[in-house]
Amino acid sequence: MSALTVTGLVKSHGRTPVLTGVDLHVPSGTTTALLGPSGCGKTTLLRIVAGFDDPDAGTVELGGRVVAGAGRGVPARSRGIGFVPQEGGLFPHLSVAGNVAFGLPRRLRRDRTRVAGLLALVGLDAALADRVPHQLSGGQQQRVALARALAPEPSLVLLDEPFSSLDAALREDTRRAVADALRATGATAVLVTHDQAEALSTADQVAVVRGGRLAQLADPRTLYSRPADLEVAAFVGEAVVLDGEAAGGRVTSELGELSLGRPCADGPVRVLLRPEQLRLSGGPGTRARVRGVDFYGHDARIELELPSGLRVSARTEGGDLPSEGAEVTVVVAGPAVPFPAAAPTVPPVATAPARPGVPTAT
Ligand SMILES: Nc1ncnc2c1ncn2[C@@H]1O[C@H](COP(=O)(O)OP(=O)(O)OP(=O)(O)O)[C@@H](O)[C@H]1O
Repeated sequence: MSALTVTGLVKSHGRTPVLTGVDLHVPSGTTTALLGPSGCGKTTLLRIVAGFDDPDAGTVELGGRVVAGAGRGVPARSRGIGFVPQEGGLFPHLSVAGNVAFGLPRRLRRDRTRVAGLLALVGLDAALADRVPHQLSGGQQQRVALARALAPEPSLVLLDEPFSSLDAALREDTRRAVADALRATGATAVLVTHDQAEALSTADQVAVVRGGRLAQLADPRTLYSRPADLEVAAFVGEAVVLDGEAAGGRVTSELGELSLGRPCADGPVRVLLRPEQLRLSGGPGTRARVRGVDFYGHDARIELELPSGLRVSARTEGGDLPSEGAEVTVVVAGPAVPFPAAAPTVPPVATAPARPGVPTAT
């Protein structure tokens, strides 16, 4: 497996600039998620790396070799890249074994053990080997597509929204099987997604694409707890943003005096908290009115109105929930992350159901 390095990549479609200078390094044997809203250029970037499209400027290096840009253009078929498209793209007339074997060198195509090994790698029973794709679930088809992509031991695997056509239950199982298989083979992989939870739970690092370039490239925990700006913060999880006054490493805000997760100059600031940091307490704290309760089973999201009228979210276990209209008190656990007082406000919150252990996207 090889490292991927993209430098200064620029691409327009017609007169519309799509990529305006992307720099990205994917270390060998790791998975990077490209995360961004629809139309931000994720697929365009993936297609240039794959060799299906040429950049207008910049370079793509695979294992230290320039494969695109700087006057070089190694054809897609010679790049040694495995590709898993949105809906598998399996050959409908070939069996599962036939599809997987298609990825193997010709002399190994009749090797049933090799095919069985690849099916096991993606968590599929060898008994499925003789079925044709339409006899498989969507999740099984995606696993076969990955087995086929991994068969020739590619230098890089590209996955373009591979779980987007799956329903929630299949999606989580398939996501985990794919992540395990990529890890087990030491694959270098790039996964395109617009699902924040999927990016955070699958990848070693997440590249947030915005305005044709990377807004931030970081490991999932850093991205969530120390986003580069409030827009990234709101994109990778629900954000509670408060104005405050910093002094001596603490900030005074509507939710009381908070500790700060990183140093900042004294004076006006805007701080970020996550909803799971807001705890409803029966005791002292900031008074708030419950304006909504979304119950998800494993947890719940409580919409609170603070005395100033500001609405914020708290995320709490689904057990003992307050009712709408109730008055509660709120305390904050853990530090707030400071941003400049003039930092743009976060776009309106749209909630999605949380997944266990994974922050909810807004
Ligand atoms: N062949 C093309 N010709 C003209 N415009 C294109 C072409 N392909 C993509 N675009 C435009 O380029 C922009 C980026 O598209 P791209 O498919 O890379 O985005 P994306 O982030 O992958 O979106 P999605 O998440 O919806 O798949 C979009 O505005 C799209 O309409």
